[in-house]
Amino acid sequence: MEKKIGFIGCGKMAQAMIEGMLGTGTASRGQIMVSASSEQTLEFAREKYGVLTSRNNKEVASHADFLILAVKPDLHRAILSEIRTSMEAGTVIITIAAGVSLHFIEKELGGSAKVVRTMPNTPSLIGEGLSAVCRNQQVTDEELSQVLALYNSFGKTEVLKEELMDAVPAISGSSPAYVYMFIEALADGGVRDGIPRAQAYTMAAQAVLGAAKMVLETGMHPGALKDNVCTPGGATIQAVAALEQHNFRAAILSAMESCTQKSKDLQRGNQ
Ligand SMILES: NC(=O)C1=CN([C@@H]2O[C@H](COP(=O)(O)OP(=O)(O)OC[C@H]3O[C@@H](n4cnc5c(N)ncnc54)[C@H](OP(=O)(O)O)[C@@H]3O)[C@@H](O)[C@H]2O)C=CC1
Ligand SMILES: O=C(O)[C@@H]1CCC=N1
Repeated sequence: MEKKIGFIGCGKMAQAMIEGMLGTGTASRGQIMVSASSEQTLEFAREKYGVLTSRNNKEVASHADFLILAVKPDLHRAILSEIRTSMEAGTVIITIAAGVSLHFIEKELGGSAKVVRTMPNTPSLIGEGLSAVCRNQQVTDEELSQVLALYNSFGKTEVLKEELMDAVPAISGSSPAYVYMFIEALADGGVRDGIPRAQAYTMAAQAVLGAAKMVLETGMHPGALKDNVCTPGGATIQAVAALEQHNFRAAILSAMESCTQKSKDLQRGNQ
């Protein structure tokens, strides 16, 4: 892709995306310019990725054909006001923030702005991300395809209706955090039973990876895959019964409800 890509903000999520784009050769170092609030982050970006850097958000905005806002939701209003006169008319503005709507960005920039709302996740760092994407009416099919190509360089993409975007952190944007908690808990259980710590992490993580791949690659229902592990009268069904007793599924559903509610609350701060 020949287009220039700008990142305003170069924190954990932006770095994961940049690493994915460069790693797959979808973008080259010279195409990417980033800004951040500290010189320390910019120095890190230059040293680690060799990308162009600037302390000036306006310079990044004027550089970019695709401008990715990779800052916290509550900074969007100030940054959009800062850069609005520095962008070319055809620049596609992309947000990765929870709770920042297409309408909010249009309102801040004017109705003709081309806006894409996305919600990626940190496994993008190793090319295994999942990003949900929606666009406003000003974004052409070709521009959407280009955004999807960029995002596909660090994982998979799902195009959703905007009204579903507040539900995305709970299922894929934030969920790596609870999967890591699950892996940590599995490893702790292994250690309790005497398995060395390092091996316990490998075993737990590979079991989660393998189970996820089974869902994606066999197309079988997760319940049927679970049933296949449960030998009648065996050990697994005992674990399943204990998890049900401790409301395992209900705990996950409740966590997701809180996550979605918080995304909606963030949205209320950006209207
Ligand atoms: N982390 C995640 O798993 C995911 C995060 N997101 C979204 O990504 C966004 C960023 O999150 P995350 O990367 O975790 O956060 P970080 O805190 O890691 O990164 C935020 C970045 O914004 C920079 N920044 C702060 N103020 C300014 C400013 N005025 N101008 C330019 N840059 C500025 C910071 O600079 P400095 O480094 O110098 O402090 C930092 O590089 C959020 O909106 C979040 O909702 C979306 C999906 C997943
Ligand atoms: O915690 C957050 O708000 C962001 C959104 C998804 C992951 N991190």
